[in-house]
Amino acid sequence: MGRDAMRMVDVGGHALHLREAGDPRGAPVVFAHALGTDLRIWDAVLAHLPTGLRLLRYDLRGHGLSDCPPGPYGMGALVRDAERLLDALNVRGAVFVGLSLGGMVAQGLAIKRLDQIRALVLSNTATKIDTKDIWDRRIAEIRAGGMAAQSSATLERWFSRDFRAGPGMAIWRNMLERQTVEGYTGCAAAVAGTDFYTPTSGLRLPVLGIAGSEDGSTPPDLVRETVALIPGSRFELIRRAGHLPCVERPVTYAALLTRFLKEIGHV
Ligand SMILES: O=C(O)CC1=CCC(=O)O1
Repeated sequence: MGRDAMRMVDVGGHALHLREAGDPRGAPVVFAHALGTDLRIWDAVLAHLPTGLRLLRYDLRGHGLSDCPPGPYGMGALVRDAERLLDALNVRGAVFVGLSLGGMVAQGLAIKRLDQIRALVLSNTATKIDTKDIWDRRIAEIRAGGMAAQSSATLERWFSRDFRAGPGMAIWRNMLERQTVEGYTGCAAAVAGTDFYTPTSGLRLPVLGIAGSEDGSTPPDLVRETVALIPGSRFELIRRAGHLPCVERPVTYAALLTRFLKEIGHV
């Protein structure tokens, strides 16, 4: 992976935390994480990608080390953040890898700015995730009880039973519980208000879908149906993994991503 530089990038009144690795002149690959996580979910995947790529991962607003403007947010604001970030970095023709909420941002960006994006990886995501009622209840519980009120239930959706029994869990619980209530609920409101079914059905670009066999948030069939909306897309299932296969199965995840990058001539 080589160098790995970090910096804050202003996207119009607030700043996003960016880490840039690989070859600065290489073909760009951008990574956007899930709700309640941060850019660390990609670390182990990046270590297994080929050299020669420009690897950009960032914390979404209200997450990780990025600023947290007052919520709630709309999906349009999260897509605008990504758009301004890529403009600030002079990125064109990127492969955008988005997981869950990050996959919704990926769809929104491809709908709006095809000059910035040449292909998508839609990982553990959908055009619509859960109902507004489910999100309203989750948001209310977290506002009342803090991040810990939902963390055990969330970790069950994120990880397979075997992985949850292993030694790494404290790190991921810590990542989730340290997100701010404002940032998490702000982005949760964006997910609650999003249904990209119609615009995503109109997308025409190379797409790889990735699902985890034990995903409790976006089950394999939902991801399969989502990517099937886009002609020519391919779907891959990672076994013995939950909602964050990039954390549970980084070598497999990197291999699928590398194969896709080679197929489309990005590497
Ligand atoms: O918390 C979950 O259930 C998983 C999730 C939904 C949207 C997202 O980004 O993560």
